[in-house]
Amino acid sequence: MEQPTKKRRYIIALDQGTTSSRAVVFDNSGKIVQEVQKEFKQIYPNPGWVEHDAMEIYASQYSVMTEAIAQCGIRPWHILAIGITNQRETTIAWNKETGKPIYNAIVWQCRRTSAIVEEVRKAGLQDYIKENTGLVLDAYFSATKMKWILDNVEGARELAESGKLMFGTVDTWLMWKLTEGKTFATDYTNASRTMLFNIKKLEWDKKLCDYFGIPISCLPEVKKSSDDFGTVSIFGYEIPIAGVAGDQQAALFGQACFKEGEIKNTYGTGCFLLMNTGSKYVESKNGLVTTIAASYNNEIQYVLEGSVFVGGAVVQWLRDELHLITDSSDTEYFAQKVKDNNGVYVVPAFTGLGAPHWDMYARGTIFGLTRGCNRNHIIRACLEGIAYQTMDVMDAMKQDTGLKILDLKVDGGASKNNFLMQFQADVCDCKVERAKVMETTALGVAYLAGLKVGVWNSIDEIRTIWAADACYVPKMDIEKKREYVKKWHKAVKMCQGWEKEE
Ligand SMILES: Nc1ncnc2c1ncn2[C@@H]1O[C@H](COP(=O)(O)OP(=O)(O)O)[C@@H](O)[C@H]1O
Ligand SMILES: O=P(O)(O)OC[C@H](O)CO
Repeated sequence: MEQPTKKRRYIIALDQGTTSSRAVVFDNSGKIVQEVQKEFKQIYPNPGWVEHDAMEIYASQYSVMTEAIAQCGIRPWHILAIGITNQRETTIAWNKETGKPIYNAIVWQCRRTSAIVEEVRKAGLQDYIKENTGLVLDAYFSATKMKWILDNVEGARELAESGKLMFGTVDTWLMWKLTEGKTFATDYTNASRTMLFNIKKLEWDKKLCDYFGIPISCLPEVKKSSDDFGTVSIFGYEIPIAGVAGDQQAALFGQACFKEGEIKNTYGTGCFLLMNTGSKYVESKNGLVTTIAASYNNEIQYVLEGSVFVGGAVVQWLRDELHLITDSSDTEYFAQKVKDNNGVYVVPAFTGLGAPHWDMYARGTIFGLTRGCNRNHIIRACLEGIAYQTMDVMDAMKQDTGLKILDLKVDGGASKNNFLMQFQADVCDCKVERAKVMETTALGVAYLAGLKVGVWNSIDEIRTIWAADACYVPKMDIEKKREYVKKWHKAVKMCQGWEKEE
């Protein structure tokens, strides 16, 4: 077998996102040499419910992985490691003996567990959860989804009690399948999104696991993000999984935000603003969550995060449900055909509002329609809605940290939209820099895997690879901005509590 030389060293990143599975092959300069992507089915069984078929997640991820390797013509032994990054919080339960999921994956956006959340609130656990998991009590995180499965899926509790049930986030499920049942593990970043992991003690929280009725034996081993997660047999070769991280923390790493105060926003299905706070555990007083950053050594770094549930998804809605556009990128053209939003505001709270409002009962709303409004105003207001939501979480972050934010690194599908990025710079009053490699999530986990197997030797080496592709500076008149923001806040206030029973 030819040995990989210094020149021929590759990492494959498996990026399992909310709407698609992707495999990206990177060379040792961080350049993409191959990328394959496959969309998969979104299942909406009831209003506010979102599911995925766990087998389809695996099958689509496996096929893009093998296609990417086959298409780029690289010898499998030149791929030194696999990195796995994933949509976080989404919960899968499977039978250890049959290897089959006992229910569809319950997706992070799913609101079915709102009633369980109310019970937890009544039980007075809200503060305990905040202090120990860093999270806000919400249906977003995995714990209430696991409880729902135990309470509603026939035979689930019996399986759990007999030690035959396995619970995992998507990384754990993929690793278990890819290693043919040898690895049952996760990493700190994913564990910290379950609402069951104590992020100060770095262990599953017994009190919370007991409360939700989840035996700790059903939960995976938790490791660093750059670690040894077993091997996968690909075309007859064993390739190690050496990096695992939730997609948002992976993107923070891919954006080279290694130092305290460095910050990025990813515009995918949702928008996720993350600030590295170093070894400092910052407890938010303004509706953000504290979570763990991707770890490449034994040092734990914390992150302050603002999660916005609907970002690029509002653009998909314009395309797939309203049929106002045929392609996501059309939004940039139509938004600029009008001089302003003509008083139209869209709050895309399709699955409630995440940070900093945390309202499970808010729903999407269009405000300010008049006879002169046309589709371009609605399209523009949707894009503006994405930017305003990010502005709100950024304001919360400024208040929590006391830091001025002058520079925001951005990535993700919707960051390609120049109108959106300029509007973001305007309402946040900061410089917005789009990364050259927009697959920052995949790149981040490739770095984590590559650091483990020696493709890269230090984060300083990685930092030199980062480059910007575009930069946007604020240019909106301050008075105008004030006026717009005031209206936006009025709209947010008015869409709240819509689904709450009187
Ligand atoms: N040019 C564009 N303008 C606005 N939104 C876009 C554009 N291109 C893609 N998007 C949106 O970006 C999202 C896809 O981004 P991606 O990073 O692949 O998301 P995910 O990882 O959540 O699946 C989709 O919601 C899509 O509507
Ligand atoms: O799959 P994405 O990129 O929409 O990210 C989803 C987040 O991880 C949810 O917390």
